[in-house]
Amino acid sequence: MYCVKKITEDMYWIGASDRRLELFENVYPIPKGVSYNSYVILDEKTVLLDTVDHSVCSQFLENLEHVLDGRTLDYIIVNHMEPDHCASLAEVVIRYPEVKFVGNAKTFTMMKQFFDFDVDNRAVVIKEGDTISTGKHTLAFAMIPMVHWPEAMVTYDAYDKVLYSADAFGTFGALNGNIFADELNFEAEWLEEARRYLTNIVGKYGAQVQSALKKAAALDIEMICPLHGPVWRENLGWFIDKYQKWSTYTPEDHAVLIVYASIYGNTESAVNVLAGKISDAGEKNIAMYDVSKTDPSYILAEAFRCDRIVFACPTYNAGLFPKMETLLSELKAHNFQNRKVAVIENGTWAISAGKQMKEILSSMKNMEIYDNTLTVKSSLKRDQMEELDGIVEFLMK
Ligand SMILES: Cc1cc2nc3c(=O)[nH]c(=O)nc-3n(C[C@H](O)[C@H](O)[C@H](O)COP(=O)(O)O)c2cc1C
Repeated sequence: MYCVKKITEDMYWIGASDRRLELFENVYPIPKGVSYNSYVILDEKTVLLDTVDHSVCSQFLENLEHVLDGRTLDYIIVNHMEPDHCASLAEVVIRYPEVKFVGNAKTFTMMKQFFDFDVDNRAVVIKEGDTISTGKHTLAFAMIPMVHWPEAMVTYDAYDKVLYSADAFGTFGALNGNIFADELNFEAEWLEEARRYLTNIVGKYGAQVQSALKKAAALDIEMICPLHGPVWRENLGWFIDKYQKWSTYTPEDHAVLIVYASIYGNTESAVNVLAGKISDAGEKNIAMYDVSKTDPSYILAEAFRCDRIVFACPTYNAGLFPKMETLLSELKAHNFQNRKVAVIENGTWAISAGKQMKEILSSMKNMEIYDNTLTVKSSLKRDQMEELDGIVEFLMK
């Protein structure tokens, strides 16, 4: 059965959600699922904006057929060539062979790489600032390279004042009936997943997100239609402000994040004592994660949220405990910067974890690193309380 949502007078959401998939991009856990959004404008010409992942293709095709109601499909605007949005293109071409694709030069290079159907005879190649008219709607295109693929672009509909934003302003999470963000308790129930989506998938490209936001600021936008998650028609500024912070590596919260690895529990015990002391010093916002238990994508998103971080790790075969090493290299790969950090190391015979963590942290931009690494020799001792107090003072000042 078709399952669509009317968004404006002549524009429909025809996407679908996947609640079965374990790992998005085969790497990020998505316990709340994910939606693949696709939109149709019914004007003098009919326009499809992006398609969906293969996993929800049959639902999408049923939706498309229902909304077109016997009309043919004139255009497909391909804002993003990543397969979670374009995998269903071939199925659409089979059903609507006369359709024209609208995209930029890079879109079509990629389309030919992914598909074997005839691209050239269907391609309408546009560039920055070009428009197409579909009747009463005029659609304008702006390139947003590396948000988060080189060919990515957005489409602005001046008639409805809608920005079709590709992966920008997307979030993990299946759509459960409500299509608009203002119908949800977004801050309590969705923000964490929106942050995890943006920081992990696009986080490396802060400068490119900033360029995209500058372009968006020049437009009169009343609605944002992303390719994942709910549609925004209220409180756009609040969500755009989150993007400002994430893309400039500015912490969202005055909060302490404690991330630790521990094999036998002694490093964990030391950070528990530290956390209690941080609390005694008046801190109300403390988050703590065991790198062996929590997927790095969650911890990375928390690192983007918090302004102060403690990393604690045992030495492991003369290196770092592997899951801590993974987390730190993920942070580095995501261009993580601008934080206040302290380091706790542990080891039983040749302790080097602190030096190695600091090497990675000091290669990131604008990190204020506490000089005095706390060295735990197998287990924390009473005479080390002052050293812990030193970390607390550094974090709280
Ligand atoms: C596989 C393995 C390799 C280790 N390699 C080192 C090492 O190279 N140098 C060292 O000082 N300790 C090493 N250790 C010991 C731990 O770092 C040490 O016992 C530490 O106190 C463990 O902290 P935890 O109680 O939080 O797990 C190793 C332990 C394991 C299991």
